[in-house]
Amino acid sequence: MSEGAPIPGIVITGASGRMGQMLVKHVAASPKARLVGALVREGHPWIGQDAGTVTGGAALGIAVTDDPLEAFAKAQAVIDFTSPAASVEFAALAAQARAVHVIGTTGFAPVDLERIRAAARHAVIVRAGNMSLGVNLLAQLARKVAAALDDDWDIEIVEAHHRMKVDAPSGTALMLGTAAAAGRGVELEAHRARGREGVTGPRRRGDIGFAVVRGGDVVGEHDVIFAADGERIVLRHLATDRAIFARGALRAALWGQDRKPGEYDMIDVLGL
Ligand SMILES: NC(=O)C1=CN([C@@H]2O[C@H](COP(=O)(O)OP(=O)(O)OC[C@H]3O[C@@H](n4cnc5c(N)ncnc54)[C@H](O)[C@@H]3O)[C@@H](O)[C@H]2O)C=CC1
Ligand SMILES: O=C(O)C1=N[C@H](C(=O)O)C[C@H](O)C1
Repeated sequence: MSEGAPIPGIVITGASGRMGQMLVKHVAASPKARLVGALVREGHPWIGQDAGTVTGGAALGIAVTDDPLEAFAKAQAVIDFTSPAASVEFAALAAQARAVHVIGTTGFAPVDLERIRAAARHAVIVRAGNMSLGVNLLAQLARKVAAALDDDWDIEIVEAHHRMKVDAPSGTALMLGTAAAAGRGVELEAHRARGREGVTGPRRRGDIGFAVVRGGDVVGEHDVIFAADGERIVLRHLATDRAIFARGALRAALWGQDRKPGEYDMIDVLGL
């Protein structure tokens, strides 16, 4: 954002969710942004109540709404951690409102990603499976390590999340797999090993494997393992506080203000 520019108004979608509540507090506390809307699902009991008090803080003078059109009309940015179906719908609406759309949602099908790409022809979209500085740095490291090693080094990605997470592997795991594949100069989809069970036979050379753990309140843990004969490299990120994602998302919303329409990611935002 250029100096002297007006402070952007931000709408948080999915305001009642784990990330939504964190984002309402984070944006309301920031001197660099104004919270102008908090959106929940149709029929949610929070509709009409103050966004600050329902998320456990002081009143903010913003009534929670279930009307995205009304909310987005006031916004310069929409920060969205919801579900794939909701985010696809919001991408079109945010583009109509010419608001920067920051998408943290994960679990998209290829057809969803095409619709998001179409919306990005008209507005700025920043989408990343993980908005934290640490994970984006890890992705760059994974790419570099993969580029330095040959297929004698098997790549495996192990992720762990809380028991409520609905998609697997995590968006972050896929991001790390994509980065490692890029380092090797291959497409992830051609080399992706999707979970193993039963008599699977030996590991296919060059595959990138994924393993998933779900339980308790784990915020998010990711290992990128490079395993060869006689040695192993393990690159690890441990998230212990969802504030890291909220911080990254707000940074993306501010960064997006001066950009040309297009789809960007956190590597662009962070300049990594
Ligand atoms: N990119 C990143 O850095 C991160 C991404 N995530 C992703 O963000 C998403 C949300 O995660 P959580 O907050 O843990 O989930 P959650 O289930 O706690 O929250 C999602 C919220 O979205 C709301 N929602 C769904 N459809 C809606 C609609 N049409 N209109 C308004 N609200 C709607 C739900 O009611 C719920 O309150 C997941 O896909 C998760 O993987 C989570 C953390 C970090
Ligand atoms: O659902 C979550 O909680 C998280 N989702 C993102 C993912 O799918 O990678 C990011 C983070 O790990 C938390």
